Amino acid sequence: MAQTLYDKIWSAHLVDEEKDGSCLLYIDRHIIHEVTSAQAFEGLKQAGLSVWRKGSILATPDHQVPTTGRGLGLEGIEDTIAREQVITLDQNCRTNDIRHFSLNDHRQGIVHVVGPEQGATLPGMTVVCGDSHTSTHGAFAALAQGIGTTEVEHVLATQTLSQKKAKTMLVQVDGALKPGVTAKDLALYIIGQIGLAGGTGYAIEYSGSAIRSLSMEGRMTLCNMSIEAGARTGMVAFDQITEAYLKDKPFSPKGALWSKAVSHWKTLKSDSDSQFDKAYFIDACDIEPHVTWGTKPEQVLPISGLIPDPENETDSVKRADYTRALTYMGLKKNRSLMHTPIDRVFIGSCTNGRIEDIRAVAHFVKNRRIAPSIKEALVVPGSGLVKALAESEGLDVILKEAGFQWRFAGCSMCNAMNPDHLLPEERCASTSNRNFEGRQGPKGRTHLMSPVMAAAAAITGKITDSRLLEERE
Ligand SMILES: CC(C)[C@H](C(=O)O)[C@@H](O)C(=O)O
Ligand code: SF4
Repeated sequence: MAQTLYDKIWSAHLVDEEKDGSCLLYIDRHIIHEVTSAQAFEGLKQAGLSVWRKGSILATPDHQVPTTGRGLGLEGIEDTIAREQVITLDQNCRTNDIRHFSLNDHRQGIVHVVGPEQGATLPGMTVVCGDSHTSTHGAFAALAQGIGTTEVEHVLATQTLSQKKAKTMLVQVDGALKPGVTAKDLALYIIGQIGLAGGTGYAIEYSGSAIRSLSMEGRMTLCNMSIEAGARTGMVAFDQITEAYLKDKPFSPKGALWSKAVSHWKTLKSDSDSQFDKAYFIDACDIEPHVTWGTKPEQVLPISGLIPDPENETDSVKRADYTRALTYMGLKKNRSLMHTPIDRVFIGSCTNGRIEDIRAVAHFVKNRRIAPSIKEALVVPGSGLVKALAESEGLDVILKEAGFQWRFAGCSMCNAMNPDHLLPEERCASTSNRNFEGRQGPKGRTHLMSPVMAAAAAITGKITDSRLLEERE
């Protein structure tokens, strides 16, 4: 029978299946960070159990680390709880002999940037992490899922995950993205189409010519945001772009093993006649730069669009939701988002903190200055390696000359679990993935957008269509 990519990876990892559909899935790669692992290790200890397969685990602190003052080491983490969590991760890794890129390791960074850049995420793998954006790793034709702390403990102890099989959804995007339109715009557009809950219970596979022409960074951005459409995971079939990215990565197989792996990886695509439970077909040329106006990623607009009028919504829950979002965001219905003044700019996160994102921003802001009205504009590389590569290309200099702050790797202002945050009612142009109330700081207002759109907001001090500034040479 024809199988989807999801079916293939699922059946290759199935350990057990009960009559009610409950399954036990073998896990190949387990990535951990400081926030969701401490209790899991504690639970393991209480139960007198040990870590089952240490070599499958990779750890790094990301959420609570400061993006400045790294010279101070752990002492530089001012918040005591945050410091405690990072120290606990350190200790748990040492006690259990787990590979750990600690605070001052040059490879430290956001779990979803570090895993792929190390080649720790490989095609065909089942990958888990106690973090919702684990779907990012699906860009490598892997089955990558975010799990809760109890499941982290279960995986540590048994190397398996208990769950039922998801339904499959195909999102096929054909054609070419227009200049100035990026994978982030595609992700926001898709979420706008599917809705926040549209993907609930599904594993999404992205396919089509527009997806095939995306870089691995772009595919990761897209898979990263699958969770914001409610999906359990997002994935892209293996191809030459995946192969080229993984070649010679530290954890990638080498020599004869590499060739063997590549010939297996080539089978990691959906069979041509496979059936999906649901399918969306999208034309890439229809997509414009997108910006969120509300407090959910699905509350998004093409830059030429108008903020919706809640009164036009027939669904009363949606009507109330829209009204609340407009009040929270300090916006008016039926207006354009263009020219909305911005206070802070955040470029980074596991969605858009990769080298390609930083290159795009540096290219855009070269020989320009951020608007004087901008209080702070941060560029936070997703990992120490991204930071070093960007510096070797001189991108940090360009960014600093333009008035940006160049920081150390971490989640930073994406969810404000560290010193980087918005003040109440401050408005932020952000390349992250969630615009929930208070996400970037209490009462903070987040507009999600692509790195070039955030760069354009920094330069003009307002939400702007980056394409209007692009033609300058
Ligand atoms: C802290 C962590 C559990 C959380 C998540 O799982 O998503 C965070 O990464 C986020 O993006 O809000
Ligand atoms: S960068 Fe943001 S979304 Fe990604 S793992 Fe960190 S907090 Fe979560």
